[in-house]
Amino acid sequence: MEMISVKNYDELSKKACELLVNQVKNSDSSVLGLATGSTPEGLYQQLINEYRNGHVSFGHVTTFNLDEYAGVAADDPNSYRYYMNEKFFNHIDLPDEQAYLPPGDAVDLEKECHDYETLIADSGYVDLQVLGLGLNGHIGFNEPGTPFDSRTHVVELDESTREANARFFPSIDDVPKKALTMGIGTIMESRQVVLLVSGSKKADAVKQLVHGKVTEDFPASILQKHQNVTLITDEAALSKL
Ligand SMILES: O=P(O)(O)OC[C@H]1O[C@](O)(CO)[C@@H](O)[C@@H]1O
Repeated sequence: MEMISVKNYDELSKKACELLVNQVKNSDSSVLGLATGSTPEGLYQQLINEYRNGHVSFGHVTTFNLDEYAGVAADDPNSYRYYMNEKFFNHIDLPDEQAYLPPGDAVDLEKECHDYETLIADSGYVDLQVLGLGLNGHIGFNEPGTPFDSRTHVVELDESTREANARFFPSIDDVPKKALTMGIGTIMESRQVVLLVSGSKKADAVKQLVHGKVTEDFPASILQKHQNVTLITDEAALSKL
């Protein structure tokens, strides 16, 4: 695992932006894996700036998001589709039909999970996957205990994850109990992973990620076995290392 340590969140976002722009510029058909949550917001803003300055185009990019809440429609402000539109897609030249998220409001969620895997495979798999890190080590919505060989599937969210994400909802009761997420096996197939971790709240998780044993009890630990992971952290996230 390559580790890049930067001073603060702003530098973290710029460094991540550099890696994504490199990927997009050096290939005429990149497949990007994208994440939601607070951490990548700065990265998306940096990428929008690069696009506006004419430094990069997303016309030939395909994107696959990691996850989506179950039972939440695309136009619901709490959906991850809405988040992606607002924070990134609406501001760049990525064609709508090249931006995929698992459809959270579909009738047959299991079928959608299966189809999502097929779509990723048909696109040639993910070149660069952006990841955030949950406090309990989750990646995507793969909670502790998820098998390392899991594929895109429907998950029951941990209470701790629902509490961590309640800040985006009117109350904890409004946070969905289920979600669709790429599996850990799916994530591990991406050719490059860029893992972004910021802030002192994540310091214990970073310590476990880097020095802990590889166990399904801490899903992100499997990244120790991936051939091409870049962990970008700010000083606060490294404070317990
Ligand atoms: O970046 P944040 O908001 O700390 O979230 C970390 C992780 O938790 C999730 O938001 C899911 O709870 C992921 O999408 C994200 O990568």
